[in-house]
Amino acid sequence: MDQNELKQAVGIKSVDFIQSNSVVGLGTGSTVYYMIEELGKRYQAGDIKNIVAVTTSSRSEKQAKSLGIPTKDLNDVDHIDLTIDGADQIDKNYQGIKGGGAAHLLEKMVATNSTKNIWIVDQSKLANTLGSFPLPLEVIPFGCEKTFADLQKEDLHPEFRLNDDGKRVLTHNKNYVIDLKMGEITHPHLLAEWLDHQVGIVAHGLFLDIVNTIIVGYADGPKVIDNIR
Ligand SMILES: O=C(CO)[C@H](O)[C@H](O)COP(=O)(O)O
Repeated sequence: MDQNELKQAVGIKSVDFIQSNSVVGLGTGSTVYYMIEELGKRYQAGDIKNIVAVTTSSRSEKQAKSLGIPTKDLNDVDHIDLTIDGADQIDKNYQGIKGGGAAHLLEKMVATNSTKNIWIVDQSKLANTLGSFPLPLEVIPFGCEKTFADLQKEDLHPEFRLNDDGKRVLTHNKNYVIDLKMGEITHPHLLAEWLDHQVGIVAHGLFLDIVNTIIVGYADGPKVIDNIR
């Protein structure tokens, strides 16, 4: 099985957790793509009825709408029952890094407004400690060189994320992404607290104490790790 097949298997499996008559948060990324496709199939077949989706990117919104899945803005629902999203790295304590697709601000807002969160990943995303995957930040363009310099002073090895044309990546909210290539993150809570207090940083990709269930793709099939918190 190649990596895409593992992603597809966990994406399909995760739809078993979506119940009729619920509000579902839809994450972003190549693994989530397979989950939305499967949800679309089961919704169209009538196996899952009366759901509303809250999406975390225009990509996921477009895909959900193309499959006939009704969507609402986060402002227009009073809660989300379950959000299913991908992740870039998950450590042994089930803390995660997200934002490889630059959608972590919306993903964090949707995740923190959800009763339950499921992450779907292939086995390559599991690690003992976070940090070998660069940590994404969403920063506002105003004063971003100052923000960048502060990150350098802290020895966090920041790099602006660039598109193929060499221009800075823009998020949904027209902010920039800075990736921290700092290596091992030994104290994720301390780092998250420091980042939370930097004025120009709108969101960082540390998703701590958020996930309830993880579905991991292995060659012999998806494994569900439940009741994490
Ligand atoms: O956080 C994310 C986007 O901001 C994605 O969930 C994460 O990058 C995983 O993506 P993929 O499933 O394509 O590997």
